[in-house]
Amino acid sequence: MPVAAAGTAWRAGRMAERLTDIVAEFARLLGVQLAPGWRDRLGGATGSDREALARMCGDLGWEPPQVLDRRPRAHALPAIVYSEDSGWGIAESWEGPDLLRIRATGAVETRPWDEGMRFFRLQFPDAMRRGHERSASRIFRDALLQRRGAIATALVATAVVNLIALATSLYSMQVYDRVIPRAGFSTLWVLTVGVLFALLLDFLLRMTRALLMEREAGDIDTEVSEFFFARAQAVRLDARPGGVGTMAAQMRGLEQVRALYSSASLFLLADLPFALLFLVVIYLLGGYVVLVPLILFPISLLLAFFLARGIRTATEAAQATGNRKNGLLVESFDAAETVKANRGGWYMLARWNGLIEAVLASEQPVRRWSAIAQSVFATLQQMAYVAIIALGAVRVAEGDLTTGGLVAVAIIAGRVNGPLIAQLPSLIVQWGYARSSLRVLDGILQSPLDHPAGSAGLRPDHLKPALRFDRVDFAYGGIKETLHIPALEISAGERVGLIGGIGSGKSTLLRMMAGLYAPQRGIVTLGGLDMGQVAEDVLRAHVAYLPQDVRLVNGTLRDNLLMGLADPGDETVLKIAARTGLNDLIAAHPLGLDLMIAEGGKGLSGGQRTLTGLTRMLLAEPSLWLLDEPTANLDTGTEAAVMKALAARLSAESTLVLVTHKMALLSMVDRVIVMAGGRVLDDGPRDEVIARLQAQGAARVAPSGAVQAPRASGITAGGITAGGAGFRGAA
Ligand SMILES: Nc1ncnc2c1ncn2[C@@H]1O[C@H](COP(=O)(O)OP(=O)(O)OP(=O)(O)O)[C@@H](O)[C@H]1O
Repeated sequence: MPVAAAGTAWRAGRMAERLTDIVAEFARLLGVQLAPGWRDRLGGATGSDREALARMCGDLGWEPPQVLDRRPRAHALPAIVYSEDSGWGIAESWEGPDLLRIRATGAVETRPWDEGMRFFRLQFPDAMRRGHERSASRIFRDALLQRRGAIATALVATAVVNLIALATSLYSMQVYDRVIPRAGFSTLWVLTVGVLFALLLDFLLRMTRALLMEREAGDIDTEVSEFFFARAQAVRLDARPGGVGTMAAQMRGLEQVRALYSSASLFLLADLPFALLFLVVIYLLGGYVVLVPLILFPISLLLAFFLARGIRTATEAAQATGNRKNGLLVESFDAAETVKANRGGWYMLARWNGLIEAVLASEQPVRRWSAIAQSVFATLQQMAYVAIIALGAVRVAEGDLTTGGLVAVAIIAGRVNGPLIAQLPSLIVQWGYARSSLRVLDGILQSPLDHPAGSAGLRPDHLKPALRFDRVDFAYGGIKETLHIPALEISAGERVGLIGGIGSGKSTLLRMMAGLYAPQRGIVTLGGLDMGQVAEDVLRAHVAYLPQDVRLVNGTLRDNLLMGLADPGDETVLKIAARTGLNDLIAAHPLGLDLMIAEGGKGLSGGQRTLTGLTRMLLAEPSLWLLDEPTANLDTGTEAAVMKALAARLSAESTLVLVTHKMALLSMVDRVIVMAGGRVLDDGPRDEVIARLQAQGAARVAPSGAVQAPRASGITAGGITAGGAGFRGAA
């Protein structure tokens, strides 16, 4: 980050124009992720005057900016700053008694504090703010109700459209009754021009209504999908449904709900009250002819009700199998390497075909029901037409109705029956799918979160990196006990190695220490506080976890390195990367830190991914470092460099817990915990534990130089030698 000379960069105009950039940078500094496309919601330019920030927050629907003291205290920074002569910027910190470090897009400068400066803090929106609501339909309903104005406009348009329909039917009546018998062409022209004008209005209203609802539906989409995405991300890892693909497919339910509320057939509901008005008009014109639509109308509604009931279970089954099908699709692409290498294509194809058949089988009843309904409704419609003409003919013959009146009645009756009956089946099917999607989305809402929705979480001033497990039990999916830890304490500043055989529970224990899994029984505390209650951002600022298999996400290497961190500037990133060895990758690529990582984190080798994770961890500088086999993918030279960098970055108070199968890494720790079958088998100073393991009699040095703990008595099949794997390394 270039440091500009005072006053050159932070000038009115250049910086002030870019208030949105400053807000984006402020969010980045605080590690807040703003909703994608938030700038688009601003519409026009925000301006650069003193009220611009408040206006921007208002336009975005954010809380108004909080005005800080004229001379904010050190802990209140960073803050957004405004001054009449210099415009907007970010006051990062105090550099001296009267000197501020101010950042604006792309440059940092030091500048003396003055009386005219105003400091603001932003309350960024929390995508989860609706977390207290427990039903998806309520969330959609509320989003719709927030747009009462637009809905009212659409309803008014609907009313006028319906009245225009009435006008066209009366036009026919006038033509038959007055124009044709008297050859009154001047009347015909007047009527025709009038009705054409009405039809033009009808066209404009329908178009406005459709565009208006489409725009509102788009807004609801952005808002509701942001909420559900944030919510799905916050679901605790151990509470997620089995397949990643299935969960992704469940989120697609949002589209089905959206298809319903933005579909044209929804206007049918708005048309329903007008059906009553039309019945009154039919009665006034045709007397008892009204009996036909009057009888048909409830029959149609009754049929619609039975159709809705008939397809309910079928749509649910179709939805569930459809989700599994999409899940398989995601899985087959994600695991393409394994599938190809093992010639698993046929296996996947067989599963795919099976699921397609299941989807077809479950969709068949829905299709059958809606086909039957459509035919029944079409026949009903035609029968109604015939009945109206027949009854109307009797009335005409009796002299109670004119021919024009009969034509008008037939048109108006068609208006009641036609679109309503023709579109009702498809609306019901759409509703069936939307309802089962809502139920699936309800499932996501009811899944436990990392932190209870709506709770702000504890925000202690200081969080000691000391862990305590008290009578902790954990089982994946609540089925088979995976961990049983009656008591375990790790004090601040300790360096602990976690060893044990394959599947002994080391990674599970480490994830629990990271607060990613919550115990089903017992409590895990960090710095004396229940981990589940510490605010997410506070927890993540203190605890860093490096998984066994580091996955990257689509974005640049820089994005991946700085995800969730305040940007310390490229210089610092490169300095830390030089310590882990990641700089070789950065230097070798023409794009450097802007190297693009493909979707699914593809594009880097396993070792490079680990180095990226390690570099990110060093940049984060947490107080609790949790590493799961951090050097498993590294060569010995890089391993030594990484260990050195790690040791140099660990402060005296920070705690390290290291899962490893390698003896070399144990030189970094003072204490060793041996896991077996989900329990702590041994725990104590490193050398003593290793000596005890060896003293158990059968420890042997494998020809490769690997140290293997014995399959000694007391060590179960799930113990440290399970499957022949102990901890090994260049001891
Ligand atoms: N996501 C999961 N769902 C269900 N069971 C799981 C899951 N992850 C792990 N397990 C099971 O929990 C047990 C402990 O697994 P864990 O990954 O903690 O072992 P580990 O000691 O880290 O093994 P390794 O040395 O192979 O990494 C194993 O029996 C494993 O099969």
